[in-house]
Amino acid sequence: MTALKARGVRRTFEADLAPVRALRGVDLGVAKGEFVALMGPSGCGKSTLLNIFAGLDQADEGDVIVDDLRVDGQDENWLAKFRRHHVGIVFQFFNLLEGVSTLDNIVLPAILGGLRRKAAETRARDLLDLLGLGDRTDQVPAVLSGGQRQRLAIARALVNEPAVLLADEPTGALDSEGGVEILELFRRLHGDGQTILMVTHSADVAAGASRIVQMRDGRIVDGDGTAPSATADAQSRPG
Ligand SMILES: Nc1ncnc2c1ncn2[C@@H]1O[C@H](COP(=O)(O)OP(=O)(O)OP(=O)(O)O)[C@@H](O)[C@H]1O
Repeated sequence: MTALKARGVRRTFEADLAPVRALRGVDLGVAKGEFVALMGPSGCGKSTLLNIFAGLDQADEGDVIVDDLRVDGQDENWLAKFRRHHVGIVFQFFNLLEGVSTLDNIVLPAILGGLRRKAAETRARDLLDLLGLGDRTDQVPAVLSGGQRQRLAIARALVNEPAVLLADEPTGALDSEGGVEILELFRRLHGDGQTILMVTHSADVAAGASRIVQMRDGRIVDGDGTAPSATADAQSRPG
């Protein structure tokens, strides 16, 4: 089964001097349960591709399928619902809610995802325990270390049980010890069946994935595992 599929995906950004062709026909498939590292030189289009899979940006051309849903060509309402239920997104700089407790950083997206407060709190506490933050529930993110902040961001991304975890340089802002910790966590999640697509510049971090895909100049140049047609059974309703 295919968790992620891109076929002929193109994305051009308007810029002052000349348009930037960030994606020039990307074909990529990621099977359910895979842990894929996406590598390539700065500016080759890795984040753009991840953002398109996340429903944060839209392809100009091509098919984008996530969790058997057709993501390309959808409107913002659809995409907001899609992001809440089908993907978990982790960024280099965490993007946490700084003014609320670690617990509420997870409870709030769980409530947005449809859980009642009590069930959301139970789920949040379970996740914080699983990720080694069980004794930090009442603290605000500011007092946590970088590695702990990233683990909190991962807990938040997982709270609505997304089909795919999408991570853009999740170890990029951490020291090497923090990076190893996050990679170990991803390997554990992968062992439990979580599908993961992770952008990284670090060969050491990428080596922990089950497959490495290389991009260059807006195209996949190595490691493409384009899976056979997920398009055929793709539906168009999230939720
Ligand atoms: N919103 C935008 N507006 C204009 N240009 C953009 C935008 N987003 C990305 N680009 C350009 O598209 C190209 C691909 O960017 P992208 O961030 O996807 O690359 P990347 O491989 O993730 O790079 P890095 O490893 O440095 O993060 C770059 O030339 C970038 O400047």
